[in-house]
Amino acid sequence: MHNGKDGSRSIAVVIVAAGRGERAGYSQEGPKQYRRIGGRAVILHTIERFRRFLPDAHLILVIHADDHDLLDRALSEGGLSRQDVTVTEGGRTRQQSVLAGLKAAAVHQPDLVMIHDAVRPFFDAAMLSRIIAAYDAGAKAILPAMPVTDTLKRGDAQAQVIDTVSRERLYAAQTPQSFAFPAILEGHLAAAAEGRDDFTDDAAIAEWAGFSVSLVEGSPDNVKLTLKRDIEMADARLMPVPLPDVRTGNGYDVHQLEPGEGVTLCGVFIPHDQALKGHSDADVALHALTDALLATCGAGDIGDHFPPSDPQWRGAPSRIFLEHAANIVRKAGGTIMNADISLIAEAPKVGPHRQTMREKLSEILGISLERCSVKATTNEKIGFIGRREGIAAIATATVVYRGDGE
Ligand SMILES: Nc1ccn([C@@H]2O[C@H](COP(=O)(O)OP(=O)(O)OP(=O)(O)O)[C@@H](O)[C@H]2O)c(=O)n1
Ligand SMILES: C[C@](O)(CO)[C@H](O)COP(=O)(O)O
Repeated sequence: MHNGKDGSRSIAVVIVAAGRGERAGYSQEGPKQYRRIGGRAVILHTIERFRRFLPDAHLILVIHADDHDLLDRALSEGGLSRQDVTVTEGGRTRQQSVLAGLKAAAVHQPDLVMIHDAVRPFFDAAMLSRIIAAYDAGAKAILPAMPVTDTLKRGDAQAQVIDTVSRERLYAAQTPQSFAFPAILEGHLAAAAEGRDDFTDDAAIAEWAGFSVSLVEGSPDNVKLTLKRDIEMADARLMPVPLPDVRTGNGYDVHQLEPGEGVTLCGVFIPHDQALKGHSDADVALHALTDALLATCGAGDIGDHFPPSDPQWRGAPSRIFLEHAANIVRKAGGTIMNADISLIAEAPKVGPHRQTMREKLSEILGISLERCSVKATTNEKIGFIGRREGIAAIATATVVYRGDGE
């Protein structure tokens, strides 16, 4: 960002903040420039942005005579004090307040002055760069503005449409409107000397004084907080987005192998010369995943819900354990995002059955196929798995819980 460090220009920023904010309505926090958005006063956001984007610029704050305490509080909340800014009092109209600010800025004899509404806290560095570039290219009066995008109508006093106004080459004026300092000071003084105090922006004074005013692209975010609703929307915009409540659970299970006719893994029966020993159908994979799901809401483990001592689970298909755990998760406000199982077995080969296993998980859990993963590895003939004495499974489940699911 150009800010005069290179000696090519010096910049002063006049921030007008002396209005009463009548259209925004009464608030205990004071006029709208002192209302809090995202936990800080509007004016503090504006000051902080200028300090960040133009660290060498002089900041002149134009405030109402009644607002000194409000300003001091806002500054101190940002770790600032009057040492960091110049403060002067404004007038009855915005135009008068700007003139007061320009007079205060005269001490610094800046080359370029930016005149900004305190209640436009969302301007960006790119827009300031465009303004400075226009000044460097020789413009003496620079107006950031956005092309009008709505269709425009002219109405009469009875709220009846008279006609449609072409929006071609119509722009909505923003701030900071920026000027060669001596020129705009002279323009303002001349307007005041003629008793004019009806200019709603400074570009209008420049036009009146006969300077050509250059348009630069404004920023769609650089809105003026005018109504109560604008302030509420600005506050909502700055509120931190709550972090999603993502939880991960893991589970592990192992079952012994014995001579038999086949094993059930992930709900799929695979013919084999061994069978898994267990109280239920001994599906290690679904047992591990049941534990992983229960872990995401601190609901204990499979043994708490289906004690091996209970004869009703003898030979039971393990999908009922998994369905039960999934229901517990959903009742607690969870949405199952992903289920991942690793099988550790020397035999049988899992590869040919992986897709069917994934489809089974997808059906039992009621989630899409790509959220279900099954992997397998041997134990390289090492240990009890390597000796084909048992099969183990490790599972991971990811669940997102609603904030109110506590
Ligand atoms: N006498 C005034 C009037 C306005 N302003 C400032 O000019 C900016 C834009 O003005 P506007 O949105 O019209 O603010 P208010 O005059 O405060 O609002 P209202 O017209 O609703 O009372 C604001 O930062 C406001 O504080 C000012 O410094 N002195
Ligand atoms: C200067 C200004 O922000 C340009 O859009 C605007 O004119 C000032 O506010 P007001 O509501 O018109 O007083």
